[in-house]
Amino acid sequence: MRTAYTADQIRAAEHVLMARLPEGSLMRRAASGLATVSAALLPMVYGSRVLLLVGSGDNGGDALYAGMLLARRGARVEAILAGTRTHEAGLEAFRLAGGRVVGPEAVDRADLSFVDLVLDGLVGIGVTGALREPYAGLVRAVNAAPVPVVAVDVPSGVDASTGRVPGTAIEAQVTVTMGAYKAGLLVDPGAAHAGVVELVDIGLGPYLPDPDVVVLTPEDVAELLPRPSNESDKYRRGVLGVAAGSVQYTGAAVLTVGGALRAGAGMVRYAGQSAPVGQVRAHWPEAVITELDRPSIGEVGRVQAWVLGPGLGTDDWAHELARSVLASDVPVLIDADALTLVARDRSLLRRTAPVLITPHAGELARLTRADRDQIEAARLEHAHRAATELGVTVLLKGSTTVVAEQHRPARVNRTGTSWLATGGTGDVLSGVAGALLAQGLGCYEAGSCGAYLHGLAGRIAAHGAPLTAADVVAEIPSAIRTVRGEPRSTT
Ligand SMILES: NC(=O)C1=CN([C@@H]2O[C@H](COP(=O)(O)OP(=O)(O)OC[C@H]3O[C@@H](n4cnc5c(N)ncnc54)[C@H](OP(=O)(O)O)[C@@H]3O)[C@@H](O)[C@H]2O)[C@@H](O)CC1
Ligand SMILES: [K+]
Repeated sequence: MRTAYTADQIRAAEHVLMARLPEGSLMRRAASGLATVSAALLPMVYGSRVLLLVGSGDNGGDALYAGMLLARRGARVEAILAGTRTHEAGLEAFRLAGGRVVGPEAVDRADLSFVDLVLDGLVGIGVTGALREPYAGLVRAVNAAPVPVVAVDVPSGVDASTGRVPGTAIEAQVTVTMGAYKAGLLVDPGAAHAGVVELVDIGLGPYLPDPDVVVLTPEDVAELLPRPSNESDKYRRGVLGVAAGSVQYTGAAVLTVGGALRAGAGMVRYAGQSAPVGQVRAHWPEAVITELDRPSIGEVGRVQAWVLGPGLGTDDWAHELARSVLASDVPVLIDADALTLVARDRSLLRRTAPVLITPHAGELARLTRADRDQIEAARLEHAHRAATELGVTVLLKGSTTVVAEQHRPARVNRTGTSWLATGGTGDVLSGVAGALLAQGLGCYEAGSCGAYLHGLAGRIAAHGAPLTAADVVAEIPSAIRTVRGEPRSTT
């Protein structure tokens, strides 16, 4: 499990560790790791040109000490001192090693074309609000130039705790982060600025609290996924009810049922009107179908969980069917049109059994009356707030999917690919996560493992080219085999 922390959590841990060590030793450890990663990005350190952007805090100190180490190995290192003050000991060490201080004009396009690497040490976990001048101007110039950038600890301008980018921010190829991952490096928009994140161990581990954010590894997912035992039959493996699709949107029903079957539900009971029933029957003869003549699940039979909403419509029939599903005593995954219904009628959420909602930012905006852009800008915060306010588990879809539940670290999923941004893939995700709920996983586990498998299936299906939602359904078993470390071709 990859764990990540807020700036305050990191500071508190650093404080304890620093008190036990000689002054400056943490920064030297940080700088040594930074110099090692930077050196590896250069074809040859000796004779290469490195430019440091140095701010007024310890982030600039890290950059100066790393610059010193690179200068000692023969690099030509120059520093722009952009802050109101500069880390004095770092600057002295840098100068003694042969480092040169240059003016801000060194980021002119012509000058940057001679630079092999930029180290961004303007600001780290100490940033507040949007990047101010002259930092912002330097960052714009560097971003516009075709020069690789290593961000020190955090790309300058990214909020380390939340991933917010309130103004300009460095676009790094690599971020060398000190002591522990920062939450804002793992969730967009911050994650998109960080590039590859390399962690430098400075001995902070024993002093860190419970994490703010967690990213599951394949091993974590493999351990959490249910595996049928010798005694399993279709009922014991978990029966999922699917209330999805309508006359207008028959495909949503097909894709949701497909996602659920491929993700290992013992049985899928599909309940809907005649048009989607015909389509589900044609695509998935495995599904057990109830054609509804009224909006009630009374005749459907026992299930262990429900998926409610994809393509369901938002008319009175859909509303009544949603009421009927939510009146059951099993976990319900609420997606798509059912989220619109719940936004209109919050009383639908009054139930004691667990609820997992799977909105994208626009759907969450309708549900919580927040602004969509604000949600996109602060995904962790809004997912957590919605989970607390609504008393549900929230899976907020997006390039970095966030699964939030009260009193638990947010789980961020990064397996997805932008090729997944196509119609119907959300229906597949609902089916996958619903199948995991039916197999006994809690909402938090089903949401995070479902997002992981769905993202990975998307990646396998895309393989660098466009995909359809049906392709994602087909690759779910490959994704499961991949996390289990089994070859894709065996069963
Ligand atoms: N502690 C340790 O042991 C270790 C710490 N480590 C390193 O230290 C870093 C934290 O250092 P830090 O606390 O000095 O803060 P830091 O990020 O350099 O910036 C603070 C300064 O930035 C400025 N500023 C703020 N907002 C701004 C804005 N919007 N726009 C423009 N400027 C803005 C503001 O400056 P001012 O405006 O006051 O001149 C403020 O004083 C951490 O990220 C890691 O790299 C590692 O070496 C490991 C050991
Ligand atoms: K930085």
